[in-house]
Amino acid sequence: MKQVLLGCIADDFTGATDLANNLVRAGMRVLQTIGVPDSPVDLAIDAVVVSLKSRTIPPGEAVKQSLDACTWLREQGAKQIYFKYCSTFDSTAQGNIGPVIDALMRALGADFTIATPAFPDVGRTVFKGHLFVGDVLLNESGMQNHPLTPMKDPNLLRVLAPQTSHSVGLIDYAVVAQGADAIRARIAELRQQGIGIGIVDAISNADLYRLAPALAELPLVTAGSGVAIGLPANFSIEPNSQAALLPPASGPRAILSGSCSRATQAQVEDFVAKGGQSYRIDPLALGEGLAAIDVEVKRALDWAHPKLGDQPILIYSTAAPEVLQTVQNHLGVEQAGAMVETVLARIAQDLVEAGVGQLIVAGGETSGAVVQALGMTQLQIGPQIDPGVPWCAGMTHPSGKRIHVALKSGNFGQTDFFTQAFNRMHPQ
Ligand SMILES: Nc1ncnc2c1ncn2[C@@H]1O[C@H](COP(=O)(O)OP(=O)(O)OP(=O)(O)O)[C@@H](O)[C@H]1O
Ligand SMILES: O=C(O)[C@@H](O)C(=O)CO
Repeated sequence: MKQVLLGCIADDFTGATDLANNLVRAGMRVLQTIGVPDSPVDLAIDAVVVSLKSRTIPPGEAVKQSLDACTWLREQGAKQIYFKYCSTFDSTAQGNIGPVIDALMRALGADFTIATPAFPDVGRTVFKGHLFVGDVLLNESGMQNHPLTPMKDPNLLRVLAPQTSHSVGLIDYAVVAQGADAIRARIAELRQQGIGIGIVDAISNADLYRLAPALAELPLVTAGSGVAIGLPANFSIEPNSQAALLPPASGPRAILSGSCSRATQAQVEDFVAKGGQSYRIDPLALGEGLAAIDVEVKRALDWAHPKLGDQPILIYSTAAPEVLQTVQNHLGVEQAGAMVETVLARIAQDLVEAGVGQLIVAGGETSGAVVQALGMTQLQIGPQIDPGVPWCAGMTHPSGKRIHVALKSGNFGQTDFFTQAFNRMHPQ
């Protein structure tokens, strides 16, 4: 068995590739698994990121899955556990961030951990315990209208407190700016006061690099993916351009988008406006039941097959908020989401059978549905396309085809992401 240094648990699939990407860029050899593996790691790697789909499931279930992942990671020798959540701290009053942190602290015998979603590369910064998305507070960023985890309070201490049995304190900017020794002293002070979780301010990558050495002794780190940029150095690992190499990509290129986030809407519009070949799925035209799904899958594939060639194709259900609202009023939020995910996942299976070897999927839930339908259990992380989104490679199951995939979080990526991504298969 090979020994893993850092064991990571991510609460969604795109978030897992985001974290893996930052670790790889900092020099770690990283394996991303889909769910908790049932056998030991047999590759020489430094970190494993276990991808869960636990962000919005009932808290008890999220705790169970996270503990299973933690147990497996410790069996692989992990010296430190990293719980990765969203850079917009997506959670409800019940969780799942707080309950998972509490359970992991108990399992690891930890009396203290930090929490910070700061990821300055994508505009997520924390100041005085308040989370900013770009230039605005979290609750003005659009996240206040999120259908599952509406974020209406930018004060992370207030958001986390009702979810956890620990007292929550602040490691504020004035301390972070002074460096690792000052942060260590503040951690000791919080511990002495019986505070179990310290929200950390960070407004730049320099802050995250100052923070990292002070975390070396903690059994558990909880954060967005930003903190990962500094952690590999704690294990004497340095940035290494070989860490992000993938086997060469081949085969036709396709994009499947089920994300309705603002950034994805602009990316779809941009691709279509530039003359990209595209097909729109309209959930209202689907009708009801499995037969309707079959009809739409066939229609989309009849459109797609003759077009598979040199140019990428885009199949999307991405829609503006008012259209989405109409669909959700008509079909119900869960029913609409599940139908669209099923349609896109079935299309993905067929396209890969037809030879597609380079696939972009937009949206966390959508990516989960597609990757599971393709039977992929492990992803190797390659070069970054845009912050938070790397190319990955993995095997489909049972067909055993090696394909390249990019799993894009809804709000990540430049406007021209869909046209540029295929040009970024190689480290820049
Ligand atoms: N036109 C549509 N009508 C109704 N539901 C849709 C439509 N298009 C997509 N959906 C559903 O909306 C949900 C979008 O969630 P998903 O996580 O894939 O994207 P996201 O929220 O933008 O991404 P992320 O979680 O990475 O931020 C999915 O369940 C998808 O099936
Ligand atoms: O942290 C982020 O914003 C992303 O990795 C993510 O988790 C989106 O679902």
